[in-house]
Formats: sequence, C-alpha cells, structure tokens
Amino acid sequence: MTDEQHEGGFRTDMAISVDKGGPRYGEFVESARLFMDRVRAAMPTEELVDDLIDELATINAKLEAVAIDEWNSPSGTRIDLPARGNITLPPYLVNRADATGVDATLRFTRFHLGGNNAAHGGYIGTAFDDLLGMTGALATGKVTRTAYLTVNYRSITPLYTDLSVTTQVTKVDGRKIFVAAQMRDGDRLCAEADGLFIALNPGQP
Ligand SMILES: CCCCCCCCCCCCCC(=O)SCCNC(=O)CCNC(=O)[C@H](O)C(C)(C)COP(=O)(O)OP(=O)(O)OC[C@H]1O[C@@H](n2cnc3c(N)ncnc32)[C@H](O)[C@@H]1OP(=O)(O)O
Repeated sequence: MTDEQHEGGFRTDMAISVDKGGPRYGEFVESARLFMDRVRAAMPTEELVDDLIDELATINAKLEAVAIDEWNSPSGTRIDLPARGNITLPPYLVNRADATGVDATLRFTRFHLGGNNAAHGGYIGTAFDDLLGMTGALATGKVTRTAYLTVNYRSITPLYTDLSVTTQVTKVDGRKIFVAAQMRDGDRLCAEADGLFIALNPGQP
C-alpha cells in the first residue's frame, strides 16, 4: 500500500502482518520497551549521560535511515506480537478476540508509572482505547474511531502484575458501536470504561 492508497484517516484494511521487520522484530520492540523502563528508573552520572547521548545519536541515525510512512510500518500491524508491536501501547497479549469482545492480559512496567508503584491513568485509558477500538473493528469488520471514552478508576492498578482486560460490545446502532471494558488484578476491579466507537465511512478523514 502506498501513502496515497489509504482511504481516509485510517488504513482501508488492517494491513496485518507477521513478517514485516523480520523474525527478531519483536525482540527489537521488547529491547526498546526495556530501554524506556531503564530511562525512567535511571539516576545516571553526568559522564554516563554524555556517553548515552552519543550512543543514542548513532542508533537514532540508523533508525532515521529506515523510517517509513504509517501505512506500511510493522509497528501496529504485527498481530503476532504484544500490542501488535506498537511501543506506544502498553504491552498486552490477546487471549480471545471475536465479534462480541476481547480478552487480553496486560502488564504495566516502570515506563507506565504514575506514582507509588501504580500505573499512570493515561496509560490505562490508552489500553482501553486500543482494545475497544479493536473490539469495534472486529464487531463491524471496519475501521472505527473513538467518539467518547469514559474511564472510571476503581482501585490502584499495580505495575509488574498480569492484569486481565475484558471488553464487550454492548450495542450496535448503525455506525455506532457501544462498548465496555474492565481491567482486573485477579478478582479486584482496577478500572472500567465505556465508550462509543464510530465505523468510518469510506474515504472519511
Ligand atoms: C485482528 C487485528 C485487528 C486489528 C485491530 C486494530 C485496532 C486498532 C485500534 C485503534 C484504536 C484507536 C482509536 C482512536 O484512538 S481514534 C482517535 C481518537 N478519536 C478521534 O480523534 C475522533 C475525532 N472525532 C471524529 O473524527 C468524529 O467526531 C467521529 C468520526 C467520531 C464522528 O463523526 P462522523 O461525521 O463520522 O459521524 P457523526 O458526527 O454523524 O456521528 C455519527 C453518530 O454518532 C453520534 N456521535 C458522534 N460523536 C458522539 C459523541 N461524542 N457522543 C455521543 N454520540 C456521538 C452522532 O450523534 C451520530 O448519531 P446519529 O445521529 O446517527 O444517531
């Protein structure tokens, strides 16, 4: 797909892949995630900061040389990887996904810290938005966009803990897909969400 061939604001198809970026692309993404965690946790010396800036300049130049448009990038399309290989998203694994909803396991790490060992609320919302967008897409077979998303934070969401996220389609009314989701640590409800996703018309920006 070229940059011009997509219709509207999102790709016309999901452009899913399991091979873009090669067999070690997932390891690369996990290394980048670990790096983000390490940066968040670091108290570096001035000398180490100098070293790292130089090393990162080399790495960033290598990545700049292979930058590609969003429609063809492996990031976000590698369905064999946690969160489709998209480092913007908290890493989750999908255990079940069909037209009625999705079950996923999600683990927040140091990068997602809000405070006092708890996940940042914005990352909880990000996880809900993506998994509910996936729910809308699977319910309709179309690309859907968030019209609203309400998150209620019910109890502390811990880091480094396998959390379960469950989503449901509650109602479909034409292009409107009403959805709900819960995030749990074992039996404990950490957060819940409800949202409206709109199936985009062809060519809609
Ligand atoms: C297996 C692999 C799968 C891969 C899956 C990949 C998953 C990827 C997941 C990624 C996920 C990432 C997801 C993201 O992050 S999406 C990014 C965040 N969202 C946005 O940027 C959306 C911005 N807004 C818009 O683009 C438009 O407003 C939209 C498209 C939402 C609607 O504008 P549009 O011109 O199209 O439609 P319309 O205005 O005629 O409205 C249509 C109907 O909807 C009703 N309505 C609208 N808004 C609201 C509202 N706020 N409350 C209540 N009702 C509302 C409206 O009254 C009407 O109802 P009715 O009169 O017909 O009854």
